[in-house]
This record gives sequence, C-alpha cells and structure tokens, in this order.
Amino acid sequence: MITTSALQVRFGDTTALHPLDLDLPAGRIYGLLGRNGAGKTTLLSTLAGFRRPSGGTVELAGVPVFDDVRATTRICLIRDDGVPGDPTDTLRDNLAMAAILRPGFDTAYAAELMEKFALPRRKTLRTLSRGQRSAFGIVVGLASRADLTMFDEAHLGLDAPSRQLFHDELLRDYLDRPRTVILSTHLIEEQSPLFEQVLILHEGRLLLRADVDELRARGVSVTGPQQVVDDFVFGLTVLAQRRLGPTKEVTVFGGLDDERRALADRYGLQLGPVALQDLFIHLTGGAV
Ligand SMILES: Nc1ncnc2c1ncn2[C@@H]1O[C@H](COP(=O)(O)OP(=O)(O)OP(=O)(O)O)[C@@H](O)[C@H]1O
Repeated sequence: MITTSALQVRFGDTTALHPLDLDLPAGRIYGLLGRNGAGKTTLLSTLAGFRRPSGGTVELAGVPVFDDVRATTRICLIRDDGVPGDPTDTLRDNLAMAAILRPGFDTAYAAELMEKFALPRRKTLRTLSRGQRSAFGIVVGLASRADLTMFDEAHLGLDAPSRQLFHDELLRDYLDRPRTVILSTHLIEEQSPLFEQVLILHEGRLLLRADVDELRARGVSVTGPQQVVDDFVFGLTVLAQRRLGPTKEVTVFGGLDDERRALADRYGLQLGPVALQDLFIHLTGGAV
C-alpha cells in the first residue's frame, strides 16, 4: 500500500501538486491520466522517493520513501526521459547493476525480455535508438518485480508491435506476480484495458478516482443512422461525435433511463460504453 498524506510539491511559485491524501491499495494496476503539466511526473517522482516533498509525506507500507532504502529498493519508476543506468555501460552491464540494486530482480526474465524486444546486449545504453531505450526501460521495469512499479509514458517511441508486447508482458507477469503498477499515459484508449482504476490529475489536484467499469458507465455511445442518432441525442450532453459514411456514433455524458433505452431499441440504435478518452476530455475541460 502506498499512502500520501497532505503531499505537496512546489517549484518556486508553481504548485505542481496541491496537498494530496491518497492511498493506493497494493495489487492493482492504476492508470494515471492528466493533461500536459497536470502534475503526473511530479507525483510519480515523489512516490518513487526521487524528489523531496515540499510538504506532507509518502509511505510505502508504513516506511517513508524519501531517502530510505527499505522503501526505495521496493520501488521502480521508469520515466520517459531515460532508463535508470549508466549511459556509457553496455545493456548487459546495466542489467547486472540492476540485479545488484534490486532485491526482486529476475535475471532470467530480463534475458527473456531482451530477446523478445530484440535488444542488443553488447551495445551501450547511449547508442540505442529512442524506441530501444524505451524497450530497455520496460525490460528493467518488469524484471525488477518491484512491489511498486511505475511507468511514466515509458512507451514513448515504441512501435505498435513493441507496445503490444509491453501490454501482453505486463499483464502476464502481473497476473503471475500481482504487485502495484501505476501507468501514466496519454494513450488512453490503447492502455485503458490494462487499468483497474483510473486517477485523473488536473492542475495539481486529484480530479477523479474511479474503477474503470464505473467510469465507462458514466456515459453511453449511441450508434446508428445519422439523422436518427441526432434526433435521439437532442438535449443530451454530447462528448464526442464520429461519422463513418451514413453511420454516426455519438458519445453522451450520463446514463440513459429505461425509457430512453427502450426508445433506442425501437429505433435500432446500438448503445455501448463510453470511450475513456471522450470522458477524459470532457472532465478536464478540453474541446470536443
Ligand atoms: N523542475 C521544475 N521546475 C519548475 N517547474 C516544474 C519543474 N518540474 C515540473 N514543473 C511544473 O510543475 C507542473 C507539473 O509538471 P509535471 O511534469 O508533473 O506534469 P505532467 O502531468 O507530467 O505533464 P506532461 O503530461 O506534459 O508530461 C507544470 O506546471 C510544470 O511546469
């Protein structure tokens, strides 16, 4: 369990995180969403003990994370801007160092992942391509098997097959060895199937925390012939609209009562769950 109490981070005049009380029970995958500058990286760095809070505390299972190896060796944060390790060392040496630093590191699993991501063991970290660097970060992040594992936009630069591999491996390994995972991402629709719970940060505050299923039920997608859909959603809060030839899909905010559902059925309209991205844009005040 990771717990924050009145956690606050300021950079000069900028308050990146307003006092935040948060408890994240262990053994779940959390999605951390927020617009640019919302405070996601600041929060994750502080949870990892990389940054001293301006106020308040962060504890992992009761142990303060800042400057305490009892907690930091159980935490792994993979950031978008680089892999933990020495850029002038080979990947092989960097993996050996990770194994020394992290008690839960699984060398055999790291070797398996290196193969799967086709990473060159003899190359130095700094000579890797952008996507290869991300892939190496993911290898370290997964093989560390840390109690608290966080990926901060760690997929940046990865091609689609590698992102799929990341998802598959994360899910497989998590199911074998449940731990707490936080994924910060702007690829909401792509990564949301992994989330059990979503946290939305907005302007340094926690705007929303909800289970994914509950969130998807906060809106409805309505699909059918354009004119019929337009008539049906008249007066409702429209979050997004998409056209595909004569067919239209409209996402509306809020649930539909039984009467409206019966009406949709009579008109032959299809109803489905809301796309998290549409809801996210609506909740964080973006343009539709
Ligand atoms: N080292 C720093 N010095 C000054 N201000 C900072 C520093 N790091 C972050 N900030 C500010 O803190 C706020 C939160 O930044 P943060 O990087 O946590 O956002 P983010 O949600 O991760 O954004 P993005 O999605 O763009 O990566 C922003 O206003 C940012 O400008």
